[in-house]
Amino acid sequence: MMSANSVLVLKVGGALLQNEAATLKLMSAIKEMGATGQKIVLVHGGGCLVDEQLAANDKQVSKLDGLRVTPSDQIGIVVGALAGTSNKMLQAAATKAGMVAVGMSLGDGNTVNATIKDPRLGLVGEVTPNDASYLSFILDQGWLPICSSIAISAAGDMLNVNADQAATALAKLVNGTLVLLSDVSGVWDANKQVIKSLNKHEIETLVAQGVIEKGMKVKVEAALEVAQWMGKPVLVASWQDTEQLKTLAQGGSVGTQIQP
Ligand SMILES: Nc1ncnc2c1ncn2[C@@H]1O[C@H](COP(=O)(O)OP(=O)(O)O)[C@@H](O)[C@H]1O
Ligand SMILES: CC(=O)N[C@@H](CCC(=O)OP(=O)(O)O)C(=O)O
Repeated sequence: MMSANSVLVLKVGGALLQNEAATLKLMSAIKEMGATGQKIVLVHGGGCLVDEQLAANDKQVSKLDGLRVTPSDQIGIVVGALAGTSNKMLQAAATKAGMVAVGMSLGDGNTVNATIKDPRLGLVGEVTPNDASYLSFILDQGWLPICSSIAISAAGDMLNVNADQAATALAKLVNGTLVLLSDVSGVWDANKQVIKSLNKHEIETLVAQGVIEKGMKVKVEAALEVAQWMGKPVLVASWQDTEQLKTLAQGGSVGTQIQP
């Protein structure tokens, strides 16, 4: 499914960061893909690290429809966990795997436009693609951009963006192929069997039935939006599954295909 010269936008969920072996495996798969000339943008979450840091600071965790409510007294902790610890852990793993990595955030280089999504969510951002110059520069050097989902609004607010939605904006920006890697092998049906392919109607039905919920609902809806925008499928697969990574590295299709 990967078209020639298309940039691969690979998003990994935060649970990866709690698994050193899986992180190293992912980095070697990325290195293998890069060696064939494939340009890759790595986007990451870190929701579990944010949870840990909020708890350590006696802050309450609250989510609305899969998105973290982020009051102003929590944004510093969120930024530290995502743009700091998570981003640098991945940069360190990429460096260890022998790649040149640039740790960045959505807020860098005019890459996206960011606004407050919904006042009920506090400092949560909605982002749209803006300027690909910075990413293109990094990719043209043969380096690996590793992007956290912290954005900055025109008014100068630091904003917490769901990382699947961050990956969506970057995939649109570079007209890339989007792959969302999570801790599950794909989207499950009611019997927890991975569904090979899903279209808009099937997604709406499964969401209405409560079979697709929480973080997966956000993910699948982000994937559908990009699939429709680009007229090509988006993959939801696992970073845990070495076979899936191998197939992916060879340009194959794995997990669940979200159809336009
Ligand atoms: N139908 C479904 N198929 C797969 N996972 C689902 C489904 N519904 C809810 N989930 C949950 O969504 C989680 C993945 O979303 P999330 O935790 O946000 O991932 P990530 O941090 O990788 O972005 C899975 O671990 C699972 O618990
Ligand atoms: C607004 C919002 O929900 N932001 C997310 C950003 C991190 C994220 O999305 O991490 P995963 O990919 O690991 O889930 C959060 O604070 O958890």
